[in-house]
Amino acid sequence: MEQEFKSGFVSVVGRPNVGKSTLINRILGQKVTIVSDKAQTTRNKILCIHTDADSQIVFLDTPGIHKPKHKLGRFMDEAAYGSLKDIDAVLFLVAADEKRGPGDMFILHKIKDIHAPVFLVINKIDKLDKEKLLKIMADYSSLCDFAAIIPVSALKGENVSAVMGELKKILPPGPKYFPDDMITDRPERLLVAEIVREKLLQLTREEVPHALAVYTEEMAKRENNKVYIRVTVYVERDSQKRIVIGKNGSVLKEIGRLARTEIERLLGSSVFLDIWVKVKTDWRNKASVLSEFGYKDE
Ligand SMILES: Nc1nc2c(ncn2[C@@H]2O[C@H](COP(=O)(O)OP(=O)(O)OP(=O)(O)O)[C@@H](O)[C@H]2O)c(=O)[nH]1
Repeated sequence: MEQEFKSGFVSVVGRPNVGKSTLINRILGQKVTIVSDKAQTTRNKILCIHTDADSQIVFLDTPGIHKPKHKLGRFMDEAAYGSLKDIDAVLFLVAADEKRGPGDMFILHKIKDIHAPVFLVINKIDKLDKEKLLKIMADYSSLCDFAAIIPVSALKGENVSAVMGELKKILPPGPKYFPDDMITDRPERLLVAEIVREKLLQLTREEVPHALAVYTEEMAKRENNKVYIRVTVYVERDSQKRIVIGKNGSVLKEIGRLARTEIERLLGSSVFLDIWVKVKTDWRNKASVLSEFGYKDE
């Protein structure tokens, strides 16, 4: 009998510098640095999506779980705590070479009452010997009833598969929320479209009105760690299309070159950027539909 597909949302929490990004990159098996929203939001943000034959795990960053520095921070923090309610598991990361501090205790306090299983991931075990590690494990297990304690070295890739193994054990049966090859979420798609739009306006100057729409239609992981991105530029008239494409495609080529460089910096991986220009007089209608999903072009 075929195994039931499992899926779920996993929140990754921990003090700064414990190695969250390194672990996420290791799990994905490639370098995908997800855009960090500089403005602190109260909602969960997708760090990465890991899909294989029988499961899909969406790893989330939960802003504000760390110790608030001011009043507004406290408010944000409460909202973030609320957003932890719907998740399926928590990965609480600590660094083996750092003493347990108030920051860790603060997080522990926050996650204690969560109904989902909490896994303690002790990272950077390459930095210390086994005896010290056992002490850390004993210390933490006296504080909280963890579903499991998993020592790893995210940097070296040691035991990272155990994290996946533990998560798969507790994942509920569920749908594939995102397409197989999707590695990022909407905000990145929006940023990519914005970058293309910006270069386009820069190079065509006043010749093409601002009434154009740019959508990221596809963003997918391909061989050689390349990210394939297909963007469509909708213009309203043939004459505008000709301007955007330029003589022998020269303008579009330059737009692509400039945008690609910037997108590669954004994603931290090399990118194949495919830009299509289409004339669509009713793109405004499409825009209103898409905006419901957050695919706004401004
Ligand atoms: N020795 C060792 N170093 C590690 C390991 N994992 C991460 N590091 C290092 O620790 C530092 C912080 O790692 P990040 O992955 O950026 O940490 P982070 O938790 O995402 O940090 P913030 O973005 O500040 O929250 C980097 O210099 C990593 O190379 C590990 O397993 N062993």
